[in-house]
Amino acid sequence: MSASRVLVLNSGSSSVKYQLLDMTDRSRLAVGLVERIGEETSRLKHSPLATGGAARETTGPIADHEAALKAVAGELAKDGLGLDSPELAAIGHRVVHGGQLFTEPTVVDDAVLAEIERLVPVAPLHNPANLTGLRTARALRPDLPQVAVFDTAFHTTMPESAARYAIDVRTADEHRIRRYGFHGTSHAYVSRATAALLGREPEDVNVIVLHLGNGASASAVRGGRCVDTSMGLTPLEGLVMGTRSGDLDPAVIFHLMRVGGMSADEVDTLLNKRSGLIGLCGDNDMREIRRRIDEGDERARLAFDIYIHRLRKYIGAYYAVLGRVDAVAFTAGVGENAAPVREAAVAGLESLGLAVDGGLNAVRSDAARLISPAGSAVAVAVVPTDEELEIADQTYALVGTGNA
Ligand SMILES: Nc1ncnc2c1ncn2[C@@H]1O[C@H](COP(=O)(O)OP(=O)(O)O)[C@@H](O)[C@H]1O
Ligand SMILES: CC(=O)OP(=O)(O)O
Ligand SMILES: [Mg+2]
Repeated sequence: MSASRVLVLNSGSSSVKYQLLDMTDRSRLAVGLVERIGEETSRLKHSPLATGGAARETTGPIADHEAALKAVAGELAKDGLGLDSPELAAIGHRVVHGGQLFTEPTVVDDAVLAEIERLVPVAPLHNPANLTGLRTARALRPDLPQVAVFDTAFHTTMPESAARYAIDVRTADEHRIRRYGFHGTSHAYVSRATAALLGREPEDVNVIVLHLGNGASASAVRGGRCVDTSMGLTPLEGLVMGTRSGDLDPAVIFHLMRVGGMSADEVDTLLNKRSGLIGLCGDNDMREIRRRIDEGDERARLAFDIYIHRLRKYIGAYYAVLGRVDAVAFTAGVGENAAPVREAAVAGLESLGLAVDGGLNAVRSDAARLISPAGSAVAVAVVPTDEELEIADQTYALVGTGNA
């Protein structure tokens, strides 16, 4: 019998999402989430889908990502799905920054770990967590292939005209400053799933993908290849996010340092953790912001309007980049759930062929679905992302046959 299971770890700055999949039929055996790592009130939620048992939830301090992963291993073991299982073929890891070197899923060795470590300064919220996940998993199962699937990989097809900043070329090259883009696993999965929803091949369609989670990014995908995306050297550029500013005049940073007396680290923290929706109105959760708007809260309203204004600018920009747009796809926590965001994002854009049907937009569903009126020139769709399934597929494609 060949090993056919893949464990996927999606380590974020303060959370770990995980799935154990049986790749013979791509079914999920267990899924779960560890949240608020490093706080007193960490929470682990584990659903043992294979056994059909009830979901288990535990709360209490989980100090770091290493402790989180060990807790996950413990939960899996309770269901007879422990990391020691001979049926495990590989562990697939989301790694956010892969720089220019990693354009494909990669089996992790010491050299790969060193390169991911070198990229920590350009993904300070993410790569350290990814590294801890990799190191802990390697220590638990040193014999198993650990595969890194990079957020940046899908964006390496961007032309130089989109990937380069207009700064001195030698300085940029010396410091490897360029636009890398992130959430690539999601943009790849969702652009393909959108083509499937339209009953067409990915090569034949142009899609604008709007990945709106806590982090958020847009991409322009032409015939299955990324030609532009809103995040840059780091996941700070582009859209307004939960806690990140997205685009701003870079001179704001000099001003804060020279006139405001802030250090580089303080500005970094301000723009990454105290900006975006939370900086504008004190909440980063779109559910809470909508609730406050319904109660007449002006700060929440303005935060929402700024978020939407930026989003519309990117839709317009990528319309121009692509020339012909077949679909606009909304995905991730906000994109999949927040009907008012989708409605406001395309309101008044009928002349571009973009519209949302109020009835279809209000439907709640986990399925990929069209929300544009029948006969629209451009399809508007809600397409749930599945970064974990995509990582599992890429991981198994790389190592699966080697375990036969
Ligand atoms: N029912 C909902 N309505 C509106 N927004 C939602 C809903 N559910 C989740 N969200 C939004 O989705 C965000 C999380 O998205 P997610 O894609 O899980 O983010 P991440 O992967 O970056 O943690 C939340 O912060 C919240 O703003
Ligand atoms: C790259 C990035 O922003 O990821 P996340 O949305 O998981 O924070
Ligand atoms: Mg995410």
